[in-house]
Amino acid sequence: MADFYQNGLVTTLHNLTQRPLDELEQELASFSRQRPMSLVLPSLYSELQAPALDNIVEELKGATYLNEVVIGLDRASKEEFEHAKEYFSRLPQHHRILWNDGPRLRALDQLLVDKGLAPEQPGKGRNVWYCFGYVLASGRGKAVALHDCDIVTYQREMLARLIYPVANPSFNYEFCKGYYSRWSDGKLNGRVCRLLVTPLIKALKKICGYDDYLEYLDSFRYALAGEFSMQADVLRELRIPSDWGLEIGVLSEVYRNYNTNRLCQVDIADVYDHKHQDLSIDNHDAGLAKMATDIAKAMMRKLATQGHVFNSGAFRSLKATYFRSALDFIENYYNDAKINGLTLDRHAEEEAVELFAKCITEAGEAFLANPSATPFIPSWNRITSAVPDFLDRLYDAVEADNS
Ligand SMILES: O=C(O)[C@H](O)COP(=O)(O)O
Repeated sequence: MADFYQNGLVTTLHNLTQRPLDELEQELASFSRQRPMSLVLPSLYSELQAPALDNIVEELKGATYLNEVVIGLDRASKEEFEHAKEYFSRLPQHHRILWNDGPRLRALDQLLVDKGLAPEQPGKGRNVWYCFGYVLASGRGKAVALHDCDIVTYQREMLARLIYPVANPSFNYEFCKGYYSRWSDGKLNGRVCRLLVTPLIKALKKICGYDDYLEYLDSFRYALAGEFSMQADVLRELRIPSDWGLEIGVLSEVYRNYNTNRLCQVDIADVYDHKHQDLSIDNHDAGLAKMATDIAKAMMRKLATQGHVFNSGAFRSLKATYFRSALDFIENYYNDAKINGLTLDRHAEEEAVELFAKCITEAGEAFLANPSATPFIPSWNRITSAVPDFLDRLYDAVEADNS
């Protein structure tokens, strides 16, 4: 059973009573008149082959309160896009697929490339960004949720709980982050969140002293959750990082744009599991090593904009402080796993911490070499200022592809 502790700068909405789904969905259906809802699903074509997405689509068939489902499809050929249209046709809601590699959307991307405004890297950030553009263009959703397509434990209650805080017209939240405990098959998961993000925030607090932004980040129970929801207007101002700093970057952006009493987090699931990536110990440009480096860079860049000064000495002590803190956390996680009858491989955990410590050093070196480098894709407000009819053109291109 969940506690009701409010432990940070943002409100936490717990799951105290395991309220029946049909009750929640009835409420959502009544909210939808004032706050029509859109769901964004960033997907790789390869995910259509996996059972996780098949289950997600089956579950979503029951989420009839949704006004729109927007699927961002990456790495798909023409035949694969045609297959995707058939695959998603079982959704009863109005839905559209963004064929990101198709000629129409590529031509639009080229227009932005020519103006120096296009996302610089392929990947989830770029995919999500174009989907957000489409949501703004279609105007079908006032409340928008987003979740990953590799969740193997998906139940549509997750979506209902995730979108509720921004769909309820009597709440005043602009943005809501999902949280859950990540464990499966008898073991604790969530290696980057547990072993990099939490101890790194603690270490940064020691190095930087009191900082409101670090307090804010520390308030989130699962800062790396790919599940969040927001008012559609938030999408206009949001700058999305195109690298693995996406989740932390979005948290930083809403912190910059809103007072913390307009932000919240919600318990969306008792159990959560997804596709796991390798640590990638030997190649730091891939897997969790790349994720860890991008996240550390995202935090450093944000703190620099808050006036904190980093030099190589500061990074050396950050690494040492992080390392000590992360080792202490392994002990905590081990005990937590034990009392819950789960296992925790201490060797694998320490190996991850050693790798993440190296990633912090590499992130620091990259930051010092180019402090002003930023992976942010421009906001949609900037795009529409540079190309006023861009959203209309995006809308028309997606309609033509889906017709
Ligand atoms: O959330 C995380 O920490 C990363 O996505 C890695 O998750 P995993 O350890 O469950 O694979």
